[in-house]
Amino acid sequence: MIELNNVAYSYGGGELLSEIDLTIQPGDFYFLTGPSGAGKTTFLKLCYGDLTPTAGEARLFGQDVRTMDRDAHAMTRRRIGVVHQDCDFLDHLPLADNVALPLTVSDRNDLEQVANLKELLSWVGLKQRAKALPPELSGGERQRAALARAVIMSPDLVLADEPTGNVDWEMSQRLLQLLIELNKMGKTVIIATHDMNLIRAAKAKVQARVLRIANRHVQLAGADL
Ligand SMILES: Nc1ncnc2c1ncn2[C@@H]1O[C@H](COP(=O)(O)OP(=O)(O)OP(=O)(O)O)[C@@H](O)[C@H]1O
Repeated sequence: MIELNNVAYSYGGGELLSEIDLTIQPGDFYFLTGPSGAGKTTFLKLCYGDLTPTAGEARLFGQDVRTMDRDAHAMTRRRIGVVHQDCDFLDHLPLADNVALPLTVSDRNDLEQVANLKELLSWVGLKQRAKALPPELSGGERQRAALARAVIMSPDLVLADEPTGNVDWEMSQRLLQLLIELNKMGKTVIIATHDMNLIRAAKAKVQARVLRIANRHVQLAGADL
């Protein structure tokens, strides 16, 4: 699903990430951790083809990111749902329309998809908030809406960048449960987080592996978390 072979990334200064060798298989559940500024968001961007490695090879769904044309990029991106760290929404659009934006953009606003939208809003517990505008939402509601928007196109891979930032423990458990349910439905999940308690809680429920970024390298952490 994702293959990184000796990948490095630099924004122009020295290398931020170096010598990454990693294969993510369908159905895997990973956490990605490391200090602030270590490169977690950058790593996720390499995983969804938003960034091209400055050295080495990244293959997404079998295709080399360097040689993908625009159509291949678009097809690949459709298979990946991203929950961005800042949960940006269009403030003038109701929550349901914000969640449905990926459908609107890809011209898939048919009846079946509208039914899926309702189901999805119930799944994240936001059915009653469908008409609310983004500025009226709580932090937890925003995070759940961002997750719903990321999965509305039914992606194979879900990448979540600090999906439980700015929410209390109870809400972070609820979000975690949604991500675990997605994984049980067969989706591959990668979650970037600082929250070691969240990782411990997940490990009791799902077979999760932990990647740690340290000194520019991405390494699989041991079981001693
Ligand atoms: N577009 C960019 N241009 C230049 N430098 C960047 C760019 N994006 C990120 N960086 C730098 O790369 C480093 C890693 O950033 P990144 O956001 O990947 O880290 P992170 O581990 O996700 O951090 P955090 O936990 O604080 O979100 C930081 O020093 C950041 O300032």
